[in-house]
Amino acid sequence: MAPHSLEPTEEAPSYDINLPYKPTSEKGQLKHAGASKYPQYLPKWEPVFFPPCPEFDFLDPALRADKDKRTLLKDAQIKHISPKMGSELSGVQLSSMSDAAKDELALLVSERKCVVLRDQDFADWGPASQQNFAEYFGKPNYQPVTGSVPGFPAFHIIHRDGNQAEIDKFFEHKLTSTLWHQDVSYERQPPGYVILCILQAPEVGGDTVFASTTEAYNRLSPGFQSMLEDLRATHSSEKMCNFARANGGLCRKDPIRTSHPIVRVHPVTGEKSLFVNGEFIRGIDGWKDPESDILLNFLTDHITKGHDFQVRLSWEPKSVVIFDNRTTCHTATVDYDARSDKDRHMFRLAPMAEVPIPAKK
Ligand SMILES: O=C(O)CCC(=O)C(=O)O
Ligand SMILES: [Fe+2]
Repeated sequence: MAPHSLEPTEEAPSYDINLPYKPTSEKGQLKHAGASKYPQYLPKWEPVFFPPCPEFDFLDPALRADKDKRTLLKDAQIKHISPKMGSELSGVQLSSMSDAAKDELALLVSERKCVVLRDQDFADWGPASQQNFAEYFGKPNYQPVTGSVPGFPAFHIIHRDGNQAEIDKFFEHKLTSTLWHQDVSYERQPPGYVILCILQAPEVGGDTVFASTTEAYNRLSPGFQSMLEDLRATHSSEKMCNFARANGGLCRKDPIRTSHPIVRVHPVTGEKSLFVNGEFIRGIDGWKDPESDILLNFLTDHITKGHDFQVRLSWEPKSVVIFDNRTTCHTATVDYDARSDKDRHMFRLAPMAEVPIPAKK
């Protein structure tokens, strides 16, 4: 079936207001840069161009794990945050995890969709060790438009730097900052286990919300599920790249367009999940735009309104969240006052995983 056509766009971004795509304050100086606790992680845009990622072999580390997670649970305790998804893991440091424990952590993330670890020293390891940890879970992804750490292009920097004017401008046109998405879904092998690490957080606010797209799929009736299992959608980075280029930012990787199944199967749990999001999907393959829009809007609405299969995580200092990008959608919330002297600053490492497995071959 023909993929959806793409029109060049300079329209307002379907873009996360947390994500700078170029230095945001005058003369490239970040307003709070002097006050940053982690200046090495302030976003930088190296003019490095990335070639397309070739297909690679991926074996999910959770497939090697002991099903009872005996290594991980020797010291750690698990507390569930909500019945359908989300757990807090305490009593362990990521820094002291053996490979067996990492495999079991991957299994826990596969089962619980997102896992929060508090009081971690991870933020202070330095980029090389952090990058090395992430590579255990998949192949590094180089994000085309967002700022990074020089020499470490796998770092995707999320930084709100005190520029409240930019947020005010955003809200001139928008009702909410929420933008539900899966990370980098336009790649042929999109990220699986995604790591978010907080560096500086506002006193209150700036939570991240996650929804289980497994449970969203489970709630649908069998006939509807079966209809979805025949469908694929085209995901694309073109809109994001065009927006960055049209507005003085860089796009360091040629735009990518990929067709993925709407229902994907998890390689470890075998669960089926909806793989749709509001940021990168251009349309359902072979469907006309109004047909595609109505179905995608319905599915997005269903996922985002299902508070009975969501969790909202708050960012205490020293928190790390690892989530499964294959079975969740997530959104930042920009509800805090950026004028306060506390930046919201975090990094994401999004190692890439398998080609999405369709529910029907
Ligand atoms: O800022 C957040 O809470 C999440 C950011 C995010 O989803 C992203 O950068 O992909
Ligand atoms: Fe994200």
